Amino acid sequence: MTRLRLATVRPGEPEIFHSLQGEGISLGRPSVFVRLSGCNLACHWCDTPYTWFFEGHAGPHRGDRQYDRRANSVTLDIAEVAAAVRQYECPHIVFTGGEPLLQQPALAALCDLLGPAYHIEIESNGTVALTADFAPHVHQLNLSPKLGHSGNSESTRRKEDVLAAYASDHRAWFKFVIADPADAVEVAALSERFAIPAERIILMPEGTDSATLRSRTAWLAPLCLDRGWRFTDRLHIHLYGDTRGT
Ligand SMILES: Nc1nc2[nH]cc(C(=O)O)c2c(=O)[nH]1
Ligand code: SF4
Ligand SMILES: [Mg+2]
Repeated sequence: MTRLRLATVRPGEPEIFHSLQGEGISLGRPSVFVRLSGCNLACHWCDTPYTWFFEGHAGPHRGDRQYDRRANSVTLDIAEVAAAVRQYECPHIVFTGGEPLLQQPALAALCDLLGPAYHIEIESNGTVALTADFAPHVHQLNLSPKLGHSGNSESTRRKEDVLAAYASDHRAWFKFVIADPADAVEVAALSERFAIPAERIILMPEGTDSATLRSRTAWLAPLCLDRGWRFTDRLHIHLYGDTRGT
């Protein structure tokens, strides 16, 4: 039995859902999302704190509420996950979290079970290297390396070797969460240090409501145009708000 720890939409109900990819290079693509529980970072603005900010966790997180682990995570056998994924008859899968690459052995086994017909996309914070078992299953990596404003120490959010390897991986896109125009200075330094092509850099406004996204887009869009970077909105927030399972 190989098992995966998943986030929940409601207690006991795994967060596996069908939606349009709301962010990044595949924005608008119908996909099945599988949200895994657990993260190795603690971003104070994280929009999915229920995947890691459990009782007893030191945080920090901007919300003061910690989450009950039993109500907000569920462990399933990969056969159950595969059945839930298959019901949507959709060939694109997005593994997200949390940090999904913390559970690569089970993800590799799940992909073996699902077979080769699926396009596999990963949302990751870019601190965890792909393992030899899982790497061949992955078609696209949406990496979101965290900047200073995330509140994580530099040593936890920046793994030099890992990021360097991803920088030369043709499957990798670099999606930076931006809250302030000054964050772009850090992006420029990273792109230079790791030789990330401008074409692979995507800036996304931080925000979990349409009004915040729109007001940040007003200065972020021209900034992207000026630097030669891509811009991405957060489509699912405009469509559904900050809601689990969407
Ligand atoms: N529709 C939709 N698109 C997404 N792209 C990345 C997501 C994430 O939470 O990682 C996400 C999500 O939660 N929903
Ligand atoms: S890396 Fe992602 S899931 Fe983890 S705390 Fe930061 S924003 Fe949340
Ligand atoms: Mg999200």
